Amino acid sequence: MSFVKVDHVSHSYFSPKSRVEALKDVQLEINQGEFVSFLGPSGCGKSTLLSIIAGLLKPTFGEVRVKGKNPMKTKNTIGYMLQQDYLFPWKTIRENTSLGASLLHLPSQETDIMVLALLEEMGLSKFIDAYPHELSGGMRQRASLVRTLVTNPTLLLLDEPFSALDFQTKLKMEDLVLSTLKSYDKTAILVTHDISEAIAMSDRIILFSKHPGKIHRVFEVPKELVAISPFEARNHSSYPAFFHLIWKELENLE
Ligand SMILES: Nc1ncnc2c1ncn2[C@@H]1O[C@H](COP(=O)(O)OP(=O)(O)OP(=O)(O)O)[C@@H](O)[C@H]1O
Repeated sequence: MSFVKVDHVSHSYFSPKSRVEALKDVQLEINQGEFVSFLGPSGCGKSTLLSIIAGLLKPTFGEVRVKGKNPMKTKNTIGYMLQQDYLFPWKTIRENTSLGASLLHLPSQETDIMVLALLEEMGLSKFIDAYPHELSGGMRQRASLVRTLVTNPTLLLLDEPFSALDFQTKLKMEDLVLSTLKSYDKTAILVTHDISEAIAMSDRIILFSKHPGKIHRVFEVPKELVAISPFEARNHSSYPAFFHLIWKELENLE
């Protein structure tokens, strides 16, 4: 059984005067532990599909299953990582990173142990009693990843989480996030406009076209690129040709 199953999903937005066909007959299966990227021109329905998978939006047609269940009707915890970190400025890093777990009523002792371990892993243990404004953008993103992982999410949805970071921090975050997710065997979907990021992080890249939004092409990332870190992947000899292939395809869709 696939971990995420998107079965003939179509979605339209209606207004009194118009109808926007955001997604048309999307079919997709994602396996446990897989890292998949959604890539495509602006308005091709990537965010709409992410909201449907998260159970926040009911598709006009078709259905989605996450671990065999309708995401709107189950308590699958979905972890989000977004462009903004949404840390509360008046709470310390310890309080911020424990928050999701306490809202889900997870046992506080186990949460404390996991928060400490993950903050250590993210190089943030010295900042446990600091407030978000005392941290850099990359550090705040790492703290928000800890807050997400502490809830032990079934599935992680990453919606352009690195786009506000400077280039060097972004590359470091890609390495850290991917190695952390792989070590916890997490399944993740990344929405991005950045071809290099999609190649560096994913097992598979789903390229969408727009009007209506549908899957245009699926790229398996070459094995030799999947086996190494995102930073190393960008410097591998297979990288330029694969980048070029996707670039050409995307250029025709814009
Ligand atoms: N709430 C809404 N009401 C009406 N139309 C919407 C709504 N949300 C999205 N759309 C339309 O649906 C289409 C798909 O939008 P969506 O945001 O899913 O695309 P996207 O690929 O995530 O875009 P971007 O890369 O710019 O974030 C677009 O044409 C958009 O204008």
